[in-house]
Amino acid sequence: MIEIYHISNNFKLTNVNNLFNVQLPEGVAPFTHITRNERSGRKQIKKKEEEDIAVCECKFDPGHTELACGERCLNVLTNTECTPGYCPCGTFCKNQRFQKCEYAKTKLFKTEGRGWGLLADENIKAGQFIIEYCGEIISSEEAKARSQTYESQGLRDAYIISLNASYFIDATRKGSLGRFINHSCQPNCETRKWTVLGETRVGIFATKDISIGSELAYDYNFEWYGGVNVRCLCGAPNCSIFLGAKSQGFQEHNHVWEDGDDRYTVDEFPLYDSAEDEPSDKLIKTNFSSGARPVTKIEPMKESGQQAMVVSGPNGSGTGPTKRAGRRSPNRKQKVSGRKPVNGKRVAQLFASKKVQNELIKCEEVRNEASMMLDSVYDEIRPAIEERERESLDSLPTNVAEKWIEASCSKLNADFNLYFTVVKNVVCPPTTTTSDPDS
Ligand SMILES: C[S@@+](CC[C@H](N)C(=O)[O-])C[C@H]1O[C@@H](n2cnc3c(N)ncnc32)[C@H](O)[C@@H]1O
Repeated sequence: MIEIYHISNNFKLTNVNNLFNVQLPEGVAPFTHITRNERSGRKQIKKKEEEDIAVCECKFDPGHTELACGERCLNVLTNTECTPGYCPCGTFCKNQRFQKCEYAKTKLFKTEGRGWGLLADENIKAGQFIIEYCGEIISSEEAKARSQTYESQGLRDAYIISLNASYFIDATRKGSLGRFINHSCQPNCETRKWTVLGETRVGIFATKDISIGSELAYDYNFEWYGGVNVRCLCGAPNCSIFLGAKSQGFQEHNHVWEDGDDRYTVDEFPLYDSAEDEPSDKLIKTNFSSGARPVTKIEPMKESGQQAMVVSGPNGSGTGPTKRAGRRSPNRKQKVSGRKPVNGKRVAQLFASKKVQNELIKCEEVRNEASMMLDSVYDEIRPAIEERERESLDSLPTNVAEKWIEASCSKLNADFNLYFTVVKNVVCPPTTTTSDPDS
């Protein structure tokens, strides 16, 4: 059940010098409300040269002002806002939503167990821009330092998101109401990066029609590099249990602890190696060093080339102090694929034909070589991967990625050849002739 705070004047927003004066419900931790990112310790972005300004090719039709810079506008198609003074549609241009703070009507409310959240205070259409995620733009070093500070201050909610490989947006002390949107495994919004007057900004957009009164939520898509997990309380049937459960780092551990805080308490989870496995009665007591934390990223999204945002903060996710934090168990049972690899030599024995046996043994050898090659490439690129994780870089260097792809493809190819040879010889066994010495 959610309790909605009714505020006098229905959570009034007044626009003063392009800054909204936000009246917050009682109990919300104070922060400075901003509607434009602020840069601390970072050079101001140079004003765009005239020739760099993206001017769309929209033909303004005074009879149809509502069509000015609509979905077919070249700038809209490339997630770029039109620049005032340069757009052919002039003041009718509809593609300046970040600049003009054309936010949907929203309202803060108190959730059960997830702190504050944001509600739609009007019906919102699929694709509609809801709000910008504003905050202070900081470097990754600053983000790390701040998240440690917030952790030591015992802040439980995380508001730092990654903007790109080098910069983060910290909405902890300064931010827009976008900072109150919670995570859901069944979201109705998503984050998208837009270029606004030459700068990258992050907006939250509806992915479906949202009716008035519904909570707004997007998938944080945490990149989890260790640290304390926060139990996800989104309540979706497909809930991945923890914020960040989708990330690779998360898969390696299962427990979170924080005395007296339901979000950091998780029932003991038995671990299974595969669907057929017996439930393990050994529950892994995994602890984490308080220094380890997930790193946040904005990742490219599937179809739209949009970005998915992930949030980090104290202990990676706005968790409280890690009183019972410890170390990751090296002996834990890893979740592995339920399918066992085919043992080529053993399968070869099942065939009467010597020729088939040789063929399978050859395939097995090629596969073993490909496996060894993949392992050695992994050892080689491991430092680069670890550095990427540490520095929260968006991508691996191309030469490293190419090596890895090549070795992976060779391994897949070798696997395929082995399986194919088995199937081929089962379906079409070779015809045996007495003159064939290999049969
Ligand atoms: C960006 S803040 C969202 C606003 C926050 N609820 C507040 O009160 O300020 C992110 C934090 O909210 C909490 N949170 C968000 N979604 C959650 C969820 N599905 N389950 C549990 N906690 C959640 C976590 O503490 C997370 O670090």
